[in-house]
Amino acid sequence: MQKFEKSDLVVDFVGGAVGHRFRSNEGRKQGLAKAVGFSGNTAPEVVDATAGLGRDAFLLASLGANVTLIERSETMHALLAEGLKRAEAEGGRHAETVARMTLLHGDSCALIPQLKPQIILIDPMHPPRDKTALVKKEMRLIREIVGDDPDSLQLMQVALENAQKRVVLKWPLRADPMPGIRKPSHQIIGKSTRYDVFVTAKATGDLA
Ligand SMILES: C[S@@+](CC[C@H](N)C(=O)[O-])C[C@H]1O[C@@H](n2cnc3c(N)ncnc32)[C@H](O)[C@@H]1O
Repeated sequence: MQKFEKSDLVVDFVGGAVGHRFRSNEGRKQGLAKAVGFSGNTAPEVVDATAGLGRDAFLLASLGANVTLIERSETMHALLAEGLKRAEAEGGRHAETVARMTLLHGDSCALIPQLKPQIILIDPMHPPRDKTALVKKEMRLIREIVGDDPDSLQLMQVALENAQKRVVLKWPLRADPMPGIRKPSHQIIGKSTRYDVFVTAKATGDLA
């Protein structure tokens, strides 16, 4: 197997795909934003329990959400911290976005019960598709670092017990539902990804 070089993987919130999305102001119409639920001028409080490269978290923070990112891999956490520093140094809207992001190092299963979040986003390493499917180099590199997230069912269970409003599970469009958990309240369907939304609050009037 190809050996991972740290320099192969960069968290870049300024250039690349994230920077493009940021500049193009695609905003709240995106599937992720709909799944998390923005309403009026209230900023959702989100815990991104599987921070990874921080792309989802950065998008949500750029739309006004306050996002706590949790990452357990030391390598990924270090890459994220560097990426956030660079975005902060960029100033302007980038720095404003970073100011709404808090990065934690640790296991979300242990941290979520202490944080009692409103909304939890979970995007575990997805089961590999068939062998011929082209998997992006970036995803292969992340898998080399973090492995397969075999405990994602446990993470979902902890999230469902502790989220005050909703849990959003990002999942491959055509994959079977994650076994062992209840049916989602609804789904937001994207091009290659879907968001399974589990509403946990009794009073849901304040979220879209
Ligand atoms: C597919 S990546 C997430 C990508 C991310 N949504 C993004 O936008 O870049 C999954 C990440 O979640 C992390 N992770 C998985 N389970 C975790 C847990 N229980 N606690 C903290 N981090 C976890 C993995 O180490 C990996 O970096």
